[in-house]
Amino acid sequence: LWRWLTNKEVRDGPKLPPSPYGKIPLLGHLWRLNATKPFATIDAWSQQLGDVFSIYFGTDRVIVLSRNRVLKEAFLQQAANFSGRPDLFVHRSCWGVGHVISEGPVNVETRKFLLTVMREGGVSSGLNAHIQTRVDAEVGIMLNSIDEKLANGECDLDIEDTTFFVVGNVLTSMVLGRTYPHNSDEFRQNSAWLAKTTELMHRSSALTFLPWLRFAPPSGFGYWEMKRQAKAVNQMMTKDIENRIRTQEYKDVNKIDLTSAFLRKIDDVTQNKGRKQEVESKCYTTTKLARIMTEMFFAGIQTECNTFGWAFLYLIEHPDVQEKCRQQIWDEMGRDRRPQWEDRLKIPYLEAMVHEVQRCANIAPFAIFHKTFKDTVLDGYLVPANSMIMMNLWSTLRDPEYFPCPEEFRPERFLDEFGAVKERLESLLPYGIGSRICMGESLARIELFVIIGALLQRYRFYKIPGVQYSLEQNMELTIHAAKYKLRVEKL
Ligand code: HEM
Repeated sequence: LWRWLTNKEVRDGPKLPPSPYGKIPLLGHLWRLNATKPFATIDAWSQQLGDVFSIYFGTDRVIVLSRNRVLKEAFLQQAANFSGRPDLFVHRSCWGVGHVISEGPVNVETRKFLLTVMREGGVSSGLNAHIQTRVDAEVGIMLNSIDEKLANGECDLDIEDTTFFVVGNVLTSMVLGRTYPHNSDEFRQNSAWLAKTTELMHRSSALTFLPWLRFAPPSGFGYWEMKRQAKAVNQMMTKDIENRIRTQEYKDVNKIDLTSAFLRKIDDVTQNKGRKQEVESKCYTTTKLARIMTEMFFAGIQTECNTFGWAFLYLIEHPDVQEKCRQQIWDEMGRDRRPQWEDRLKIPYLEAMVHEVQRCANIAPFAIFHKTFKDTVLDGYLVPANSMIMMNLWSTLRDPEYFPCPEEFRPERFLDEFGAVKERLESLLPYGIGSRICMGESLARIELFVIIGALLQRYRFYKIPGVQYSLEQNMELTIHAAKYKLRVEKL
């Protein structure tokens, strides 16, 4: 009682996290965000207000969480409470609720199922013969096509385009159980819809908080075009599903692709209706499957190709790092045996370099918004139920406590005194953390390692003389490097 009488904080309970100045009606703090570098504004606020603060995007309060300690407390220790997703208007109204914005028991069930299938398909278990073979085959095709270009006198390469075919085909094989010839029209069309969708999603991002802007002339920030695009993509996926149902080929249990496995699961759930819980009948529908198929392509391809773009930009900016990676590969593997994922202990410098690229490029600086289910206290502040939560990965991956001189590109920071990759990579969280962590993390890590390793083993990459390159980071849905080409020399 004495404490209650004398201590205002005990009397009033925990307070909401502090906010920066400049909140105005309708827009909240949105007008204060740097348009191309919102992460810089968020970083400045987190330095000023601490690791937990709140801002208003339109009329929505968003609680921003920064740095390792707070992210762990929220997303590991209070994982269940912080695992919701808010109702993201653009995503829901254009693409529908697939997996990414689902939450609660439906999300838990679908995630478990998808990860199991992906493990069987090899994605999440780290290493699996099936996926390794697929990646290896695609890398071989990529290298041959670069050799062919070089033989024809084409020595300047767009690395994102080049890696798109590998990443795209591995994902197509995992999701649909087939691959495309690298230069096929269908593949090119898919590349075009992905690029267009990325651009439209970026253009319409403010609509998440200000949905009425969709009526703004001339094009409603691209909203209506995106709705049309989403409908077309959905029809494409639905047609694929219908074809499979017509031919019944998905019933073959040897087909381990995600779509076939999901259709078999739908059959199971339908046959066992009555006995099965409500959750399962909500998870396993063809509508949901079509959305999940789209989400997988969208979440997987752009993020990885973007990372390849950054990796080679850093490598031509830091030829010494490129040389060191190559030398270690040559010393350990020779010039012909391509580095595989299981070789990473022998060539730790390559793995450290990939970590450093992901840390510096920081392509998903705010991850995907989360939501709390119930009131809680975090770092002494009240976080109410249904709060929108922003994971500030930007400041976390640049935290000088874990990454001294964070602006420097220095793969050595991840190596111990014996030259091995450090065991605990605290605060390196490019894929997020907790129960909604990226589902493609293992696949992405394997591909980044194997593809960059194969390219460095066979070629040297340079700046094209006279061309200006820039490491400037701008937000284009993810943080994307300005488009560039580099010069390639076969070794
Ligand atoms: C360099 C590559 C990648 C990066 C940096 C990346 C990063 C992320 C991040 C930060 C999240 C949000 C996590 C959260 O909200 O807590 C996420 C979610 C997700 N990612 Fe990735 N990702 C990459 C590649 C992939 C790939 C290859 C796939 C597909 C196989 C994929 C599928 C997903 C899915 C499905 C989610 C949503 C998970 C959920 O809501 O439960 N990602 N990713």
